[in-house]
Amino acid sequence: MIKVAPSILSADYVNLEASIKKIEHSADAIHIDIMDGQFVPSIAYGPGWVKAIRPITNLKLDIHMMVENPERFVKPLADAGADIIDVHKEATPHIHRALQMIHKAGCKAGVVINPGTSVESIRPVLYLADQVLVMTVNPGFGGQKFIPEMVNKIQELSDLRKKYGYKYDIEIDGGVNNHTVKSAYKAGTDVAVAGSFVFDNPDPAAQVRSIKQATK
Ligand SMILES: O=C(CO)[C@H](O)[C@H](O)COP(=O)(O)O
Repeated sequence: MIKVAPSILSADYVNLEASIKKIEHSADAIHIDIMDGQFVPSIAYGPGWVKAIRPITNLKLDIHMMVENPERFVKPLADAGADIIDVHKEATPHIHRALQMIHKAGCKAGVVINPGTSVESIRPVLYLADQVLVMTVNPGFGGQKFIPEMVNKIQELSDLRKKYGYKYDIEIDGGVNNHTVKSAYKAGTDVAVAGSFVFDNPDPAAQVRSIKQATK
């Protein structure tokens, strides 16, 4: 069964703790999007939020940095209590060093690729990655439509993992619901991030369970 990491980009910001409590017993991690208004047009969250969220839940905190020069935030995020830090291949010319920095800071390291970026381009760093996040929408906003063509990349990553014995989890993010998750899961996805499908519903926990149920 797939693991689910609800994205709090779609949660109730004024009652964030209540939103998190609603999914605490059905989810496997919390996905926190950090946006700088440069790498993507929106602005969201930051290390201060991660620090505030850390003591209110035992769930792992999976931090998706959508920022230019992500190296700047590795240490602040690790100090704030991040478990996994994901950096975009497109956001730095030094993706290898960024992943090394994350490990040095004591966190698991994720590499992220946009829909327009190939798996081939991250081949040299796959041996370092604890997670590969395949964007199934263009990053920056919740509520977009899943791009089915991205399933080929999941399959490619899954094949490479088998062939070379890599240890990374494959995560998807964008447009995930209890239908779109099916083909992605079959191709090898381990973790599904879902924002609007989970939180734009009066029963977020049931929404998380329905994603899991769809992959049983
Ligand atoms: O990184 C993201 C957008 O860039 C998100 O995690 C976003 O919250 C996904 O939302 P949805 O599930 O509604 O597509």
